[in-house]
Amino acid sequence: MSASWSTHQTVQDGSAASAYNAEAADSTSTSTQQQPSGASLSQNSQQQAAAQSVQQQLSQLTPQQQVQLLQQAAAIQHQAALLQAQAQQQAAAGGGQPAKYVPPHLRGGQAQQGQGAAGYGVGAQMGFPPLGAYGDGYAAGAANGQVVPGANGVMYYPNSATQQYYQAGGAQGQYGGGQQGGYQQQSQQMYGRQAAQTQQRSTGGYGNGGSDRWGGLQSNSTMSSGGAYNNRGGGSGSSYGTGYNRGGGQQGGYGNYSNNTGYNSSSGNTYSNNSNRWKGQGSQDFTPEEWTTPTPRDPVVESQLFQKANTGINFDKYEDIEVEVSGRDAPAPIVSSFKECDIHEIVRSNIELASYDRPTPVQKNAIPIVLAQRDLMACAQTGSGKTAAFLVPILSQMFAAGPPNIPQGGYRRRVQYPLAVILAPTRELAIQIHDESLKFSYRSRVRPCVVYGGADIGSQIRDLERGCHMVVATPGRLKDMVDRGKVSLEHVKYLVLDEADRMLDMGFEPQIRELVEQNNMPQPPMRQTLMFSATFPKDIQVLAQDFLNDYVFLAVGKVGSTSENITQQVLWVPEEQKLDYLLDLLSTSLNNGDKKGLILVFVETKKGADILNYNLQRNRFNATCIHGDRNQRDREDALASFRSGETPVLVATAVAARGLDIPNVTLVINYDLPNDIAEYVHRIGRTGRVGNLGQATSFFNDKNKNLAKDLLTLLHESNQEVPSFLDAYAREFMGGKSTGYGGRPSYGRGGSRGRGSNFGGRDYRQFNQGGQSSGYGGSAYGSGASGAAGGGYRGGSTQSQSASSYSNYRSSATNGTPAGGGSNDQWWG
Ligand SMILES: Nc1ncnc2c1ncn2[C@@H]1O[C@H](COP(=O)(O)OP(=O)(O)OP(=O)(O)O)[C@@H](O)[C@H]1O
Repeated sequence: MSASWSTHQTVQDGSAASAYNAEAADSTSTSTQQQPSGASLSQNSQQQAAAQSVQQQLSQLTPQQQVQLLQQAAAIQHQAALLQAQAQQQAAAGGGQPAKYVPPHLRGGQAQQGQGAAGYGVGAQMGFPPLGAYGDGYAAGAANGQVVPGANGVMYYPNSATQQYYQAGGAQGQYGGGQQGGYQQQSQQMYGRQAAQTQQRSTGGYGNGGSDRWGGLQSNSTMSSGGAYNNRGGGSGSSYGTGYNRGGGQQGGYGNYSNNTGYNSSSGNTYSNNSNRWKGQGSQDFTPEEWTTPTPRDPVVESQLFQKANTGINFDKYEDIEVEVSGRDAPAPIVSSFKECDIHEIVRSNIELASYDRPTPVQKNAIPIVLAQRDLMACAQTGSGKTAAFLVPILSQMFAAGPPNIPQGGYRRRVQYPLAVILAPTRELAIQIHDESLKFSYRSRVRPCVVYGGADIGSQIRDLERGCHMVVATPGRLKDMVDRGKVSLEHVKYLVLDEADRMLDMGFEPQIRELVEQNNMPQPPMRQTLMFSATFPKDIQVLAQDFLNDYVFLAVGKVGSTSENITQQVLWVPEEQKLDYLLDLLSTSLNNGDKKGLILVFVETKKGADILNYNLQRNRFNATCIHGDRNQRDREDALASFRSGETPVLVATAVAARGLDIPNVTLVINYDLPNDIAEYVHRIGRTGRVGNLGQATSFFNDKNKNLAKDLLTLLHESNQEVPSFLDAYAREFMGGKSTGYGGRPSYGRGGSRGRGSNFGGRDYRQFNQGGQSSGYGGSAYGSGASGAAGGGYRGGSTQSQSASSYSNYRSSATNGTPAGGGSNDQWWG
């Protein structure tokens, strides 16, 4: 409790910002911020006197006048906050103390969504105030907040010295939260009362935040409520989670004062299921009944979490995609509806809220497999719903199983024991998966967290400490959390590698191995391991064996293939003419009547991205860029402005190639083609998602000839036009042998699926064991078996796998026959 008090005093004497910074820099330093100096006390009494005088003047106004005045004050306050934010940014840019980057979901509000709503906390102090997005209730606390005793939770007054406006809230609360109260009459009483409650409960009053360091820090992640100083803590934290089950106020805050739905709602993505934290830090604080029963609905949170599904005209065509399943006793798929399988009611209602009318093929097949507690290697085309294919069954099982029995107490209370770990190769993808997990865990006690590099680790730790049952992470940052003793992997039941082939390639494999094999993570069969990607090279499949146990292999469509919803075009463009071509292409595409969409331009290098971005801007294109040398804040800003359409052109390196789900990307341009065909597949997969149509245009020249053969095969595979130069390059690459495609211009859409048997079976185990045909034998697809590219990987297909060992089935209409001999060591497996 003393920490709380000292925090407030620090704020009072006008040093909130520095105090905050100190806290942000070192999570153990708050207690050193001690009682106010004599000077600050006298300052304080002067200010209080001033406040009283203002209060008297206010009380002489009519309620209407008061409201008007308060609205004006709020507007000025808002402006002041923005100015302060800009100043902070400039200071950071000017080489001063760099502002810490705090992930959006851990800031005081969900500003990027434009819903900062009431109570945006001092997120600004975190050094990254998203401009223009503060909600109405932005508390002046961002500044050196002097807070005065509040009358009715509705008082602001200007501090001429700082040009900041402060507010009081709370009838009794010296530090009333009440920013909202500030000018929303409707809510002022509510918040005011909260403040009062707080005041009574914890000496620190307001913010509770401070009453316990831990409690105080919540705020960031939840919602600021609190007003003024909060972000650091304060009220916010409190406010928010308070919502449901905060138990005893032990962590500071509002204690049992619930019904703060107003607050809760304002939190954007970090919303209510956080509330479980308030009951205590561990899952065991819930009874099984509490854990499995949906918490109350919150319309505002719902509106923030769930948007209308973005399915396109070809969504129904997913039904025609061939599906291959192999592995012992693979569970049967869902036929048509999510209702067919045993999904927990909390998840089921969230699926409805997400307007997922019916499952996609990967969901139909993967969900029963995961529910049957089998390990899984799943390969399905980009944009076909793989994320929900693992989140839905994992969360469903977590809800059904009830709270885990994890011993906690003493130091262990601060260690988190997630039941599910989801690893992703990029920060932005981790963020996106976390957002999805919030959707499907809405109205539950399960609390997903996300940790990733490039962001302030202190705020991530504090967020974790609020409770974490599922962690979405990039491997390096998770390892860091484990090494710091913040996360233990001892109780992990579900391990997901999203973009698994990337996670297991040379870049990440050592880290993954370390996390999975050297950190007490349960080993199979105690742990269920799931791997998802659109591409699965054979060597990666082999490597994956180390992590999987008796797994089912699922391939929806052809492993590593692209969706036919994406029209692919390969143009021969000499290096020096690329920019001109691009400018033409962009002009045409961006002026394409009402078909305006977002355009993603991929380049190979970070420097190349900066240069191209600069060139586009010079040519008056509204562009931005994302790559690994930009700081995390800039990366996320770039992505946000692209998503919103503010900058409809995004120049990107591979960092944006995988997983990102951005509606309305209508064109992907490979300004520089990648060296690896899998990378190509993922890049172009940013368009043509969930049944929508998309276009991918690639500039090809001499530099790309190593890609020619794989690209040619892929284009044939996806029934795309094949330019004749590509066949020539492919032949050259193959030492003059025929490619098997003969430079034919096209296979025509919807026509025969002619392709070389290069795309024979997929599950490498069958290849190795000469297993039974899975139905993907090359000859099923027409031509090419005789071509040089021929040779399905299912070499010795004559030996059948015993039926009991492999229950292969295909849901496609096409029956394959085993491919001819030959090995396939290609990326598609
Ligand atoms: N059953 C469904 N009905 C409607 N929309 C869905 C369904 N399942 C998923 N979606 C939506 O489809 C989009 C793509 O899903 P997701 O990002 O999971 O694809 P993915 O297969 O993981 O793609 P990638 O390979 O690029 O990572 C998301 O916007 C998601 O909300």
